[in-house]
Amino acid sequence: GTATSVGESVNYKITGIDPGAGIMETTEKAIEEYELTDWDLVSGSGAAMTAALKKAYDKENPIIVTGWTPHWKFAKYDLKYLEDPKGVYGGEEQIRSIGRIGLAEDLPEAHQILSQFHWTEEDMGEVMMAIQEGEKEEVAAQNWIEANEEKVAEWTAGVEKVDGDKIKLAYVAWDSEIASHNVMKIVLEDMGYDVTLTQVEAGPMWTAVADGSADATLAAWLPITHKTYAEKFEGKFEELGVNMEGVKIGLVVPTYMDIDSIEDLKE
Ligand SMILES: C[SH](C)CC(=O)O
Repeated sequence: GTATSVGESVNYKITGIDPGAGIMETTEKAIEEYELTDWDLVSGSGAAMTAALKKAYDKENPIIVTGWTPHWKFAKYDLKYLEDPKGVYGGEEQIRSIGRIGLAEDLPEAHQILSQFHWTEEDMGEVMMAIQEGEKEEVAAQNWIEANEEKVAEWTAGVEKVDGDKIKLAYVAWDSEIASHNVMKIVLEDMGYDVTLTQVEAGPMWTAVADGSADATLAAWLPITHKTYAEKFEGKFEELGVNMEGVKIGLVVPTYMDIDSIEDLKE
């Protein structure tokens, strides 16, 4: 019989994540720019994407997912990014912390801690991996904090403890952001804050910071992935700082698939 094309082998489907994620908008753009007619981007969630990846990988079946770095999937599976010759996904970018207007006046100590928050792919990876291997999110975060006191001390340097001030951080259930927000929750609690983490979709996360119903988030992927949100809410949030460099998004496949570029998805 004829060799099945890559498209046929995955029913012309790219396995995506939550619909509001920037990577979903970028992938729709990629489908257009690479003229991947017949292809569909299937939305779901970060957890559903990693479950589908595991199911396919364990059977060495083909699969194409919307992926990002840092993520534990690269430690667990042999994966590769498809080359993106048209540069639709952009190059390296950053994860930044953003706060609502007024945060510096209302919660100056938290404003300073969130502005000083910075860690590496390795740091985040330790927390993500522990959670992936079954550790409770807050326990994985607590263990990392205890093993990295000097790094945490950089975040709280020069900051006085508070006495029960309330602070709400909004985030999306991406494994990377689950890790960062669980760590920051404990750091702020150790500094005397009464912390609420609210897990929402990407759109509502940006909206919450812009309308002040959330005080901050550590999950702004900029300047590329969340560009649409940053433009929509320009002037309604304050950039607090870069909390991680060298991150990226793209289409990711197991290395056992003999395609190397998004171009290869066209018949
Ligand atoms: C999925 S990446 C962590 C961020 C995004 O695509 O919005």
